[in-house]
Amino acid sequence: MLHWGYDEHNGPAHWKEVFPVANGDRQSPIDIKTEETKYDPSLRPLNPSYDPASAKIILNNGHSTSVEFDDTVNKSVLTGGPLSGTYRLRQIHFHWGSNDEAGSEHTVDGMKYAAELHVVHWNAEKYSSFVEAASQSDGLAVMAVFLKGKKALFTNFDPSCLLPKSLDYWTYFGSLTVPPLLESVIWIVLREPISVCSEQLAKFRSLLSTAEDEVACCLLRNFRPPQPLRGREVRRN
Ligand SMILES: CC[C@H](CNC(=O)c1ccc(S(N)(=O)=O)cc1)c1ccc2[nH]ccc2c1
Ligand SMILES: [Zn+2]
Repeated sequence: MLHWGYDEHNGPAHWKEVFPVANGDRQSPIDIKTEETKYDPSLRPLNPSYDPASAKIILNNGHSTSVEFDDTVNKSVLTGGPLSGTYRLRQIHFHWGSNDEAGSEHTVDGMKYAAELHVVHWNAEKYSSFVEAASQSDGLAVMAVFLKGKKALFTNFDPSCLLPKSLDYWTYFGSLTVPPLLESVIWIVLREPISVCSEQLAKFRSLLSTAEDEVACCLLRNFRPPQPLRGREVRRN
């Protein structure tokens, strides 16, 4: 496999050839079987606190489109929820499919959403860099938000925030969903999806997975299918 991607020759089924942890015991994403989730009274409310001034650049890295934030200071952080300590915002990015029927990485009782937003944070209290935190079991915290295809024109969508009304969530210990698939992520999956229209989802598919000097090829999909739970517990607040 030259470089990992989402095509037949370099997609998720091949990743274990270069990243054996792909068959590890805390891989992500997973299918959340709502009947098997366990209420945990010790889980606290999520407390995202983001400063828009910390947004720096938007880019297409060939695997997704992401917005990178200034993570040299504690300006945009996530605390609360299942987390102990303060996790600093690093970047947000999306996963989508080749049509509106699939695209999310996590699934809920087998149901796929059209896309999924990941808000990536790292444990700046305990570790000195994102890359260092990414190799620690409590190093990263990624908040996942489902995007559902909305048939009609979408209304009352509050452009100032990408988060749904309710911050109720499921949480479990998992991994990066793209190579190097490091098993260092505390996943926090919001239960309520946000709505986007089909035209917006189509915009994702027009992004290129190739560099300027290469023959243009669209990044039609970039989601990894659900991975074995391996006995892990999924808790909810
Ligand atoms: C440690 C991996 C990192 C690149 N990858 C990521 O940042 C990343 C983040 C979130 C997710 S997901 N879909 O699970 O939310 C997947 C991958 C990475 C890898 C090598 C690096 N060298 C310098 C910086 C640096 C960063
Ligand atoms: Zn992601």
